[in-house]
Amino acid sequence: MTETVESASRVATGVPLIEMIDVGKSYGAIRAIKGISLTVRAGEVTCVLGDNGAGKSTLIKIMAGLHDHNEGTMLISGKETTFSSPREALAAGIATVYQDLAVVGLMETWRNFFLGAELVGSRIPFSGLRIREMKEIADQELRKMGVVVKDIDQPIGTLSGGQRQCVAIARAVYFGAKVLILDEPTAALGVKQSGVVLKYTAAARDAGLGVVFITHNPHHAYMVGNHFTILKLGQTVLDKRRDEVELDELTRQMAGGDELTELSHELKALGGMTSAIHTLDSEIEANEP
Ligand SMILES: Nc1ncnc2c1ncn2[C@@H]1O[C@H](COP(=O)(O)OP(=O)(O)OP(=O)(O)O)[C@@H](O)[C@H]1O
Repeated sequence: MTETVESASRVATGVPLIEMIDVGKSYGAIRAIKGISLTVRAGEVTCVLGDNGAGKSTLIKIMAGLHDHNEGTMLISGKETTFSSPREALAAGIATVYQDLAVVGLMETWRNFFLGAELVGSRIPFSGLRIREMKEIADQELRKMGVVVKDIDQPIGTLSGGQRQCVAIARAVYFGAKVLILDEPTAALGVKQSGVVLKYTAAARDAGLGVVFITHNPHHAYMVGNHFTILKLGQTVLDKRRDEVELDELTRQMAGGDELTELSHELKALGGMTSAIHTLDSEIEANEP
């Protein structure tokens, strides 16, 4: 049975919406994640950091209903749940904004905002789509989130990557998401556009949603995060609340932490070897008749 995440407006900040307990997932013989525990709380941003292949996508696909887990437990508002489709996760209030947004580039911004959930019919029978109302709502909702598009009729493909992410976030908030999963929302963006997306991530958090923020970038995570989990080869290597961790430690762990120190020793040793070889070469050269 599917549990629905309680209405964000009724849930106090800090209340668990999703709890993953010792969750694991294998694709055939490949164990993608193992022993992952994390909690997504109302009004907080849970950051999941990790390099390529760390298991971030696998983790969010379980929460988003694309995959099921084969180890551990997932609780939705305290009830054990396995989603059998993305539709089920969405119905439970869990919305995912993927990096390669599913938008129709040539379609107007307002149409994309309502895509698949158009307002139809009205008091007048057979009047079709309620276009004016949809335009007004899309414009209002975007403004509420602080996104100002010049013209709501503008094709979404003409907006910047950052603005498109923001439209997707505003859309999820409007349609009542309680949990918002953001899959590397700043990965393809420059500094300014990333700043814009981070601002809307914070706005969604402040509106009471539980946000899961997937990223490679510890600086971006630290700007909005309340909790940080770093994954490496499918396992948790760091799991700390904001008051337990500094940006330096996040950056060091993401850069490879102890492994990097080891690599630097190896490179130094190699450097020593290289200069020994150079010395040897020069000596041979000098002794050649
Ligand atoms: N459908 C699949 N079939 C087989 N193996 C998979 C599948 N999806 C992911 N994997 C493997 O699971 C591991 C974790 O991959 P995952 O995509 O979850 O990591 P990620 O942290 O999201 O990486 P990236 O940042 O590159 O997307 C990797 O070893 C990957 O090759």
